[in-house]
Amino acid sequence: MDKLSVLIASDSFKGSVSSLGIADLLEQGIHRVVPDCEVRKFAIADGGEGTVEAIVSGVGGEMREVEVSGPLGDTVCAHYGFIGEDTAILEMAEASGITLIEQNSDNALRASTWGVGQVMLDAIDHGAKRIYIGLGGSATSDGGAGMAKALGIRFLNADGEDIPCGLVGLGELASIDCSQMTDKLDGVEVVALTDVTSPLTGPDGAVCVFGPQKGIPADQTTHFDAWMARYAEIMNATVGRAVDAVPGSGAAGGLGAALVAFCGARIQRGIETLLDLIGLEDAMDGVDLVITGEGRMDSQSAFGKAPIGVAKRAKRHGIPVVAVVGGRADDLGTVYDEGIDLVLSIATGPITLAESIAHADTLVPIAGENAIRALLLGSKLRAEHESQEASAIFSAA
Ligand SMILES: Nc1ncnc2c1ncn2[C@@H]1O[C@H](COP(=O)(O)OP(=O)(O)OP(=O)(O)O)[C@@H](O)[C@H]1O
Ligand SMILES: O=C(O)[C@H](O)CO
Repeated sequence: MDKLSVLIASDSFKGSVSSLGIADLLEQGIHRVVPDCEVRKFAIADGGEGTVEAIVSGVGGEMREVEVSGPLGDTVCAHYGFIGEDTAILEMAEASGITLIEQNSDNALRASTWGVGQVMLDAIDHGAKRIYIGLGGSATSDGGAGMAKALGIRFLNADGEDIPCGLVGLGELASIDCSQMTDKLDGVEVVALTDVTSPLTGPDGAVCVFGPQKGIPADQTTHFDAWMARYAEIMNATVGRAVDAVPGSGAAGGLGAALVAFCGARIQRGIETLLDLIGLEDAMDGVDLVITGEGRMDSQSAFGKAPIGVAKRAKRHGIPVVAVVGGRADDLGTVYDEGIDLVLSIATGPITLAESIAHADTLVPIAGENAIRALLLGSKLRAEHESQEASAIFSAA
């Protein structure tokens, strides 16, 4: 048999192991079973945390860092990348991410995307003519107003005064003044890479669906969604377009909407664009097995999340796909329908989430062993089946 080749492209296990960390651990397990197996490892992400690292490590590029305003106004150091001379890769979570502040209702209402605008300006000052910006994993629900403020746009109350930062300010918004917007964005293409297709407002929108994870009390989401709806109405009227209805406008607390409205951004599915940029499909040439994964897989995973994006591309090449996951729902029918052949949970026995996270270094390699054993088992069964067919043909002749 030719040397086996496995491609690993797993999303991170959020709060536990990074995307490349999972790939390294799976590789250890694979080599315990097949020491000379060729392993091709890729970092992936869906637009949220890890997007810059995945693209810059996959394509080759340079990292930069810049000090900007964090979600609550204190200074944070945001990392972003350049691939080529004029293409910057940003991740909004670097400036305004959920991991940067404590989740409570006060913080959720005050958190602003101002720092995201500052990172964009820094990228332009360093030559960016195209900006890919990953949206997801945000602490914010300001509809991207903070980002727009950093670009010079003014958000005013009925008395013509600037409103406060954060969702809290949108409650008193009366008008938006774009007359002093910087001209630095002229001729700059902005592409927003979203982790969700949510609209800006309503029961499926930024506040109702993602507000509670940021600290907005679940029983107050409808109240604050009405503020976002008001913002949407004024924003639409200002730019002459129904921005709030664009799929993905609700990503990253509504930053998607502001990028479309004020920066002319195109919204694309993060995982699909990332896989195109890193050329994952080309790397699948000659591969016997693709391993993907995520922290927890459920029926929602079928709706365009990272492992499904990987699986769909593997299927175009007829390659079997195993997903290694920290936890899973019982019913994964939709996931199997989308191209994943086998889901392996890393748990080896009754275990709490905390134990699973603490022992990921041991458990993930075991799942790697199991994945490669599943491939070997499949090959063995196929060989036996083929030899039975051959002997049936032989005896019939
Ligand atoms: N080592 C681990 N063992 C078991 N479960 C884990 C482990 N690490 C993470 N998880 C589970 O995965 C969940 C996070 O899911 P996941 O990594 O798929 O991210 P997500 O929040 O769904 O974001 P995304 O939309 O990017 O997939 C955690 O809340 C936890 O339940
Ligand atoms: O940041 C958020 O609000 C979620 O990740 C959806 O984009």
